[in-house]
Amino acid sequence: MDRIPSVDLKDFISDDPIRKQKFIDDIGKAYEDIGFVALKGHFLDDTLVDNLYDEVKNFFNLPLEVKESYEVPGIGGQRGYVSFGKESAKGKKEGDLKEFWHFGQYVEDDEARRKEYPENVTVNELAQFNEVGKQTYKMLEKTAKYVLRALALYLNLEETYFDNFIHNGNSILRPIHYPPITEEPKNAVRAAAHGDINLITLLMGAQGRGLQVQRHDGEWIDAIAEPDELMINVGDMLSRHSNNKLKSTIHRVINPPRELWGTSRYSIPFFMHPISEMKLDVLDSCIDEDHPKQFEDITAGEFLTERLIELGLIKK
Ligand SMILES: O=C(O)CCC(=O)C(=O)O
Ligand SMILES: [Fe+2]
Repeated sequence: MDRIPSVDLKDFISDDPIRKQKFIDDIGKAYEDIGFVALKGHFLDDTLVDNLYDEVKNFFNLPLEVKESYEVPGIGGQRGYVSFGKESAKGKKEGDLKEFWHFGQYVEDDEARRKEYPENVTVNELAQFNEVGKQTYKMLEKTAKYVLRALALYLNLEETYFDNFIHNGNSILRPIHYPPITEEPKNAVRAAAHGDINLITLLMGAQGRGLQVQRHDGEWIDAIAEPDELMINVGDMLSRHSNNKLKSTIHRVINPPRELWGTSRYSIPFFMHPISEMKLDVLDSCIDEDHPKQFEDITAGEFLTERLIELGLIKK
């Protein structure tokens, strides 16, 4: 496979069982192989996407001291602003060449769950930023719910298997700014090679060059989406749960060639996380003689904490 396969969520949502099954087979096969698909037919409309990019650019254009006033100590960067160079990929000491913002879950029907999560941070300088972030969060969460329904069927589970685990889940919307590069970065890159932590990631902004995905044979291929597509990949939580039937593929964001150092990159991943109590224990349906259980039992909450320590975002 030398390019990322494309699927259309409208096929899954249609009342036509043949189209629905084709979507399930196509996305399942893509995830068994390269771990990524480009997806059309999602729930984001163009106006929302345009507004979000405008607001995100406005935010990163604010003076550094204003942005830093939205950095919240003690929560591992889970809400608000995380400044340039702070996050490094697992096992790498150089920080990535990026700054980012985190919008978290909007819990409206469960007081205990609301208290479990850090509160979302409100940017006072930008009237629309907070609301546009919330709307995008909801639309990406809805898109992810249908993708997980298709994957549940692919794994021979009930279609709604994931629904209760993702309702009020610990998902995060992360607008990222990779600023212009001003000096030779030595060993640092925009985003060093990594696997995502969560169940699945829905990425806005993969339309230009930069994102690369590593195939099984070690080759890196460009992952470029059409303007109306989201890039959607499997994270480590779903890989563990499925005994690595669905692959969490290593990916990275390379630095642009020197003549393009002056340009920023903006991308906006939505990391779909379940509630912290979800057991990621390998599903029985994914174990047989040829596929012995590969991962220890662990909950989503325990796994997330382990990984945030490895990323340098929380201290032991
Ligand atoms: O910026 C991108 O295109 C990808 C970012 C990414 O892989 C991540 O934040 O996990
Ligand atoms: Fe990633």
